Amino acid sequence: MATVDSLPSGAVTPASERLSRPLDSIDIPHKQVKKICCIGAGYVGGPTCAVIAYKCPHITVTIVDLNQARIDAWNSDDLPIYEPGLDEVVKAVRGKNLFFSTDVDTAIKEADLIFVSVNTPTKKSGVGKGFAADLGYVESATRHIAKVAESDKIVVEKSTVPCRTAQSMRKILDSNGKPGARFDILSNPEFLAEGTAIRDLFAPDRVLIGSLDTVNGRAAAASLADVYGNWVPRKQVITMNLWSSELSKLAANALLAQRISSINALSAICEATGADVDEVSYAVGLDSRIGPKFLKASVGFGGSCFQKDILNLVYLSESLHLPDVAEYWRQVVEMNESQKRRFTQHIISSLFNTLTGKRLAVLGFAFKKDTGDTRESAAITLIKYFRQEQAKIAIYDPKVEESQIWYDLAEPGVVDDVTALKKQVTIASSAYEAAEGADAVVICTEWDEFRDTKLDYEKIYATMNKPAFIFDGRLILNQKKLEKIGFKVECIGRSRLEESFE
Ligand SMILES: NC(=O)c1ccc[n+]([C@@H]2O[C@H](COP(=O)([O-])OP(=O)(O)OC[C@H]3O[C@@H](n4cnc5c(N)ncnc54)[C@H](O)[C@@H]3O)[C@@H](O)[C@H]2O)c1
Ligand SMILES: O=c1ccn([C@@H]2O[C@H](COP(=O)(O)OP(=O)(O)O[C@H]3O[C@H](CO)[C@@H](O)[C@H](O)[C@H]3O)[C@@H](O)[C@H]2O)c(=O)[nH]1
Repeated sequence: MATVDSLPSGAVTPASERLSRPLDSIDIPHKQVKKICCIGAGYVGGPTCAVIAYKCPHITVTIVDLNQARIDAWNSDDLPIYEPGLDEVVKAVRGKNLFFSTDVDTAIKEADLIFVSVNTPTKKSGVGKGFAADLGYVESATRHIAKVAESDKIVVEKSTVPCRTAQSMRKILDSNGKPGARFDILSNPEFLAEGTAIRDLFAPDRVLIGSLDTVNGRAAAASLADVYGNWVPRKQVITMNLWSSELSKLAANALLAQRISSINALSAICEATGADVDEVSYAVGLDSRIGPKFLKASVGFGGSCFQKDILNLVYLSESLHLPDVAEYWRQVVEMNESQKRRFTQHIISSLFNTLTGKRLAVLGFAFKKDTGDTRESAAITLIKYFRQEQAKIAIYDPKVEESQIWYDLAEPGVVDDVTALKKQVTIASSAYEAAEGADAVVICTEWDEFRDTKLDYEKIYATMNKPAFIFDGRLILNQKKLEKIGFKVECIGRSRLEESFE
């Protein structure tokens, strides 16, 4: 009789054994990296290479950027990005083996290994507009390397790029490089999430290195694997072919975003039926095949990556004449937009079908907690909708700069839009100030300080118009506790239907 142990399980062969490139393929003679240059001092280049410098005191790391203000900020006490733990890492090694500079030429010339960590935004015009990645910055950084490099370099794609970008980089380097300088290209996508970047970089789930399966390609991969080997266990450094590595990055983001859109789609069903989306997430997440992460319903995912990378995948699928595949992934983004519209509609109907002249306190402007980054933040879209309904909006976010909020809300190219904006929108210096005289509080970002254990909601209630509404777009509040104070509380994925049968 078959015992449980003898029954076939889902995963037959360990993943590492199924890889076409065994892990020991990087155990071949290779160069030790002594100097690293990182082109692009942004959200990825800055933290990633600061951590490399911190973990590898024997390697000199220079992070370069064309943006003088950004480099000045990296060299100051007020770093250009907010990320828990980043200050400590940078201050421990800056000036020792970590340098920030605008002297791109010297950093390229001196480095053995160069990370290309520049932005790859969605194209705003031309072929593929609104979908394809704009590879202009990658190309310009690659041409810069070709122009100034005088010796062999390992060039590493750190930016998120469409599949086969390494091939274009190779062509540019080979046709423009100086004689005697050989280039090996690697793909090494970054999986850090903002707000937890330092934690993610200190203990990554995996490090992916894609290379050509040639002696030089494998040797270059081994050199980079050694860098990570200073703190990442060897079995978590995965090597594979270049194209798999490039596509894995887009695939990971698409699958993560798909989970959020799936739970958000279910949140709409919950609201209509009396089911509670947090309970549903918990129940399904206990299935070990599904797992509990990335199942938090919300007002919609934001951030610079998810939408951009899925649209990139949509474009790639269309270019490969796979319209059904393109449509499948497009729906993940469409569901995200629909969630924001649905949330707004719910606010309008709860506030007696008009927002005209009403004051809404928007708590949170960043796309998630623990970051000052606002790129594709759901708050931006919601505020746009509230403005169309003629509401007055007071915004409070603990980390986003005021100038960034005006920048994000102003219509690009519309002269004096900020003046019009300022008639409708104010920026508050605390949640209490934002809520004063408001008809509703709208939670857009899940900052811990907005929780009912941190904010004094009785004080907030006392200063608001009645009935005082709270719309929890992040499911961070204790609904019953706030209802006891007197609030009308509306949460994503939770209906006001009675629990009992009728
Ligand atoms: N932000 C994230 O959390 C994250 C995570 C993983 C991957 N990524 C990917 O990493 C890449 C970089 O993202 P980011 O958020 O750091 O972007 P970013 O806009 O914050 O930083 C990019 C930097 O590159 C600089 N730059 C552009 N062209 C240059 C050139 N030719 N020479 C020197 N500097 C140049 C820009 O001035 C800018 O400071 C993107 O492809 C992104 O998709 C981002
Ligand atoms: O259950 C969840 C999890 C996240 N979010 C939202 O999804 C967005 C993205 O969050 P997160 O993925 O944590 O942050 P990012 O910094 O955008 O990181 C993603 O994008 C990066 C850039 O490519 C990748 O490197 C990371 O692995 C990937 O998680 C944010 O608006 C979150 O509030 C939810 O709504 N529900």
